[in-house]
Amino acid sequence: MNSSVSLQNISKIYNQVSVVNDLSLAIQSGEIFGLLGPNGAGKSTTIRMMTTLTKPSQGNIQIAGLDIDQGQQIKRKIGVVLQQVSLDQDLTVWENMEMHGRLHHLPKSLRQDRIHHYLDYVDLLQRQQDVVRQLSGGMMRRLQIARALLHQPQILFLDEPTVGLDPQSRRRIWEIIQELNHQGMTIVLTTHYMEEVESLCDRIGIIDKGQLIALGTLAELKQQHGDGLLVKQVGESSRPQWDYQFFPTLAAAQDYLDHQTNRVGMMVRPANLEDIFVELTGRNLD
Ligand SMILES: Nc1ncnc2c1ncn2[C@@H]1O[C@H](COP(=O)(O)OP(=O)(O)OP(=O)(O)O)[C@@H](O)[C@H]1O
Repeated sequence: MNSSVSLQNISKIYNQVSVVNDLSLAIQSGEIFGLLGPNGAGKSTTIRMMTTLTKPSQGNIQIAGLDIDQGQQIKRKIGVVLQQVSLDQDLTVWENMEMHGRLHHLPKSLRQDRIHHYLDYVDLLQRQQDVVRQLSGGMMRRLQIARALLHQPQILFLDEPTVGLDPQSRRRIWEIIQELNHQGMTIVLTTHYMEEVESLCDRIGIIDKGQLIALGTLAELKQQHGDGLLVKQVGESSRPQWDYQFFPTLAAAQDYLDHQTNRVGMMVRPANLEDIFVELTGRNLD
């Protein structure tokens, strides 16, 4: 498989602070890759560097076989959905699509066919004449996705695609991302929702304080840390705290528990990504 995105020793320094620190990563063509980390970890900065919006202070980036300084060619191959809604709120849904189509020099009839197709694809055809500020958050996010698809990019980058959305809108965005991926598009997304990466992503990079601290499939990450977890209550019952112990399998954790004479305040469950994150950083994702 070809590498769609390659970062080699990337750093970004703001005011003498390294917000992304020596990050190296290769994202393969056709995969859904998720960059998971808490607020402020450096996810948006990383995605902005991958999409030519922010220049790295150090390191090399290649996108679809192009060096990052070939900005114009890269922009034709990528679609970008940022966290902040970047639509013109005073224009209609259709007009926002038109503007993007013109920016990409799509001829009129092709542009109109594609606008129709992608608005239909994200269930917004009926809202084409609505002014954007009248749309719900989920609709705006779907419009951002439709707009990013208009020039038919190879790679779609989404920064926190479902942040602030209700569960139904979130599910619809996940379906769209999966469908696009089945059609062959490489997807790179950032999130701080572990369910999002668990449901969607083929591979996951965990980022904390600007550094990549884990990389692999969910199964690989679980294998490295253990699939089974023993949770033990420690401290006062009025102010409970929890101690977590990983085991290679759930059965091994259960076996350990079964052999304890005092099992009060202990339970066994499958480990999840959040547990792995806490194990790696000593903190929760939020
Ligand atoms: N333009 C900037 N100037 C100075 N500092 C910045 C700038 N952009 C980001 N930062 C800092 O870089 C760090 C990483 O921010 P970034 O937005 O990349 O994190 P994030 O993981 O995407 O978090 P969030 O999900 O909250 O956006 C933060 O401490 C932030 O304040």
